[in-house]
Amino acid sequence: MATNNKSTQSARLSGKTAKAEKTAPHRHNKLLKTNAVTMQQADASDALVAAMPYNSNKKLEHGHDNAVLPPDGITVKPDSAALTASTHTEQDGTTKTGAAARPGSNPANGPLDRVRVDASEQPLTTNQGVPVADNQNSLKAGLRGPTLLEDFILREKITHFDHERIPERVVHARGSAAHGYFEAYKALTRYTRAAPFAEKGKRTPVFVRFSTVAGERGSKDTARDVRGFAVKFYTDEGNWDLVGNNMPVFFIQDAMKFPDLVHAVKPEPHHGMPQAASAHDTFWDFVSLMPESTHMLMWLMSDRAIPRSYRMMQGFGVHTFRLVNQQGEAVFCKFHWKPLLGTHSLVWDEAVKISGADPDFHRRDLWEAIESGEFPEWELAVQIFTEEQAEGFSFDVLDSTKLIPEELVPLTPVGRMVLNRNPDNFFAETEQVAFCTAHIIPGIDFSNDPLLAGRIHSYVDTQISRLGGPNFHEIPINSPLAQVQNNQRDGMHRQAINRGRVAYEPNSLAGGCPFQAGSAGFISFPEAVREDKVRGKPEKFAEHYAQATLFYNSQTAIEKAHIAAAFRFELSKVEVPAIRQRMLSSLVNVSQELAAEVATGLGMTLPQAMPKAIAEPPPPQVTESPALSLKALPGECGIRTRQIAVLIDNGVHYPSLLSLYKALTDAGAVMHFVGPRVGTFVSSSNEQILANKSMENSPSVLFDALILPDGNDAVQTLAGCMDTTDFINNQFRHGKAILAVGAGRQLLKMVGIDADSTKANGILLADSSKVEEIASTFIKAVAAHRHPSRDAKPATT
Ligand code: HEM
Repeated sequence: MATNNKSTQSARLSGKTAKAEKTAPHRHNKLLKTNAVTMQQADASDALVAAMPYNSNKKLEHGHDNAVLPPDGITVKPDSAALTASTHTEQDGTTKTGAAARPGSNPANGPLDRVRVDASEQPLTTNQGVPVADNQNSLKAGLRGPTLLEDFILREKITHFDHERIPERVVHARGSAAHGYFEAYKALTRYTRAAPFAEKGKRTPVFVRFSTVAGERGSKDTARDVRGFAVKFYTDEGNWDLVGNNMPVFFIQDAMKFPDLVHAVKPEPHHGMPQAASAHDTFWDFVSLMPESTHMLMWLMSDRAIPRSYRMMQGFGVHTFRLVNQQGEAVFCKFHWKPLLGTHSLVWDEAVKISGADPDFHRRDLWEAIESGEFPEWELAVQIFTEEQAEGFSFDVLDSTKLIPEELVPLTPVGRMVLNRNPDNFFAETEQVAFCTAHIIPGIDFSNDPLLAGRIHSYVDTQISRLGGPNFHEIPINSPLAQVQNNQRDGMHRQAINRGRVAYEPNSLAGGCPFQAGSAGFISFPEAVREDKVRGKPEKFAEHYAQATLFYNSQTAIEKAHIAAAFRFELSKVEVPAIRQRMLSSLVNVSQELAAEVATGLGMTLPQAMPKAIAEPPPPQVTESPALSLKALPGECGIRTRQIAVLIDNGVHYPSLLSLYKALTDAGAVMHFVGPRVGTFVSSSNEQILANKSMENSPSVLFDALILPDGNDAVQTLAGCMDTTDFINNQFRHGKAILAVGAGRQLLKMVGIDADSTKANGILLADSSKVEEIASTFIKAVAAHRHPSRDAKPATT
């Protein structure tokens, strides 16, 4: 027995398990490229493999170059001093944090390169750096005896595990993020001294987190909700956070109401339901009693609240900010992000089904696009206006429930943002990043928006508890590239080892360092304040409906129908009739047409309009603004990154498939062969085709378009499969482009789709010999995103 024990032990110690496992470096592109046997390559030989989600060698065609900031591939080994200490203190007593803290480090590499760790070829150690001999077995008194308390290795491992979770964000808990850069189109020095706009072509590293608001960290991506759009600029003069949303207005006007709003929308406190949904009594009770939320409700009930992708939605700073130039002159400003891929949304039935098929739909979409080199891009535009102009508007620019129509103040493009690197570690970066509206830099300043004022306090306050103390600015993702040097000391989780005895100013013992920067530093815009101290709101804040009406009237017919359907769905989930009634009476003030449609959908009669807070509001300057429709931004990238499903089975016609595959991948689409199961299928001419997806693991809602290829045998087998019917029906119902080739037409017939009917927009038919001719028409049909004439009525939009 004893001999056996020893031999088992020595086998363990000399065997593979005693060594650190050699893990391949984190280089997904490499892996993807290896897997990516393209159709052309496979043509001559055997398997047709389309395992790769994107054609990674393709780049967007509108002029990206390869220069990435930060460049990938820079990895700090664990033995580097930089691994643990990203902050140190100079002889003069000043603290340096970030890249600047390390001699020889190159800030151009990006904010995180100083701490990116690659553990390949390194032995496993404890947190004290002690090499671990056996990572499989706890220490026992005999093989079948009790585990010993002495086992410091087991205890350290379990203790760390026990404390791995931190509180989730109180709102915006679920999110996904990426690194990239912002590049200025031109110097904006006339208006601002902000570092990112200092000169044409200047690049500033950014980290961007997209999120839903109401759901918990593990909730679905496709909930009907506002999306967060938070950008951290690591500028030469410190971090600037533009913490925005994908809608340009907000529910409330004053921070005083934020906790009420969030309590109302979150799961109801007695039973913890519903998750990630506004369709319940407490939310509609609150908003129906708060007419100021009506404009935002129009956005929330619109398709904006169910985006197709984070890469296909706008972002807005929401509040009015100030730009301040070197001379101290200020203008007001609103920030807009416009996606190059266009603004596109899901339809509700699709969003609901996706949440079951892939709750990570948006996270996966963003990750895969960046991994494959399809870097999402947005243009930053500003609306610049003066205080005098603002006084003439029919609304107050300090009211976050109002937007400034582009007809009143046009958008000026000032730069572009490209996201070109996924985080290395979700927790370290995406979870620990701490955005804050208080993070502004010289050249940017606040306005007196009372909602913004509350936010300036709230973010840092919540992060002190979420991230465990006042030193979370030292967490690598949060630490600026600019030097940090001040006399702040100590506190929970302090990383900096401050040297010297001076931690105060003025001092003589450290030569008076660090000095305040004077006019080179941040100076608040010296706005004159002469009013009484009051709790209240300015007159124009009392008008709640004009812009809700403006939004509704600016939508296309189909968008209006979707808004009505969303109100109908949400209010149908409300159990207290008085709440429905109250909300309807508020909608009457927005649009009689909308209110009537919703009332009919709920089986109610139209109530009287809710009394308005202001009897004779100033007439709005703009009554229709086409830019408020999703259709206003079709995008410039055609079908790049669009996911196209091809249903296959044994006997599929190979040459026509190959031809389509080439045409569509050349246009940038991502092709997926979807079978009744995954694995290899054989074409009618004996080529092998690998289905990397099945109808079971990837239902049709995950794709933008569908091809039903030719091949009698394949079609016959597919026709016998119930999943095929669901697959095609959902594609049809959701208005997506469908191309049926040769015998593939029978599948359309089988599910009762008449390709010649007027409802058949975006449904194309072709013979196998003609697929090359139809390819460009199909590309246009996919680029149209959706063919809404197929929208079913009334309950299924
Ligand atoms: C008084 C009003 C508001 C308050 C008090 C407030 C408060 C908060 C808090 C406490 C968080 C969690 C922060 C964290 O744990 O790191 C948060 C996240 C966030 N808020 Fe607000 N918020 C307000 C309004 C808004 C508005 C108007 C917007 C959009 C313009 C917005 C956008 C965001 C975003 C994007 C995040 C997520 C940031 C991230 O990705 O980490 N919030 N908010």
